[in-house]
Amino acid sequence: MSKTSILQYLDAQALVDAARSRFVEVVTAAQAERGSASVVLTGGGTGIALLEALRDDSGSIDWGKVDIYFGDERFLPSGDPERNEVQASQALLDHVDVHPDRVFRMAASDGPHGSDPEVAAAAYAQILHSRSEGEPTPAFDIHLLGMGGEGHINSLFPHTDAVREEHSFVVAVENSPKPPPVRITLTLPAVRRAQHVWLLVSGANKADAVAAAVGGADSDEVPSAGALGTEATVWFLDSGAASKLDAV
Ligand SMILES: O=C1O[C@H](COP(=O)(O)O)[C@@H](O)[C@H](O)[C@H]1O
Repeated sequence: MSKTSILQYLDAQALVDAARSRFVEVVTAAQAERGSASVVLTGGGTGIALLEALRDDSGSIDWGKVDIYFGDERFLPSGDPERNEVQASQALLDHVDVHPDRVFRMAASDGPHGSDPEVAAAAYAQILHSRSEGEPTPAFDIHLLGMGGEGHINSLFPHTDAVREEHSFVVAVENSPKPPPVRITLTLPAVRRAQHVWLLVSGANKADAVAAAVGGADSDEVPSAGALGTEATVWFLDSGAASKLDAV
């Protein structure tokens, strides 16, 4: 049975430090057990801050034996600084010994699949499937998630087809309320394939959505409420993000 934990920290830096230390534990344990680990990275302020912390100290992680996926991507030309993979590369991937064949980036809008995000989403779904021995996606060790003030995770926004998706594991989003409008995203069924789902949330502007999600909101209303790991779901919160939890 999956367990949900809510961890509260004084500030964003303490939250990131704690997540960094747990990330090292989970990834090194997976590598000791199976020889490799798989993680899904997120964009956003706190998610990228965690990658920067890992650049400074990633303990005994063997980065060459980590499969790296992305939870969502802004469908922009390659190299665009708004792309999550560009930010992740600058924060971490360019600085550690990842194996280039084990970093699975979502396509860019000027990439091999052309400017059609549906085609690029289908191509990413195919990559996930091809790495999964007959399953639709790997059983990721960790899926990292940031959360927007209205409760979005990955590029799954409230009251959209993408957040209601029950069958596809990767979809295109063409009208994101947060710019840029065109994106590719893993869906809730894909998030729920992960063993550990970690939501990294900082700031009082996100407190209402945190309280609603933790209180059991409908995922159509608050997408983060639908993010559950098969083993564990952990909310890493700073004091601002946790400030409305007493009302739950
Ligand atoms: O647009 C996005 O936003 C969310 C949350 O970002 P944050 O800066 O408010 O933490 C992020 O998780 C997602 O990957 C990204 O594409």
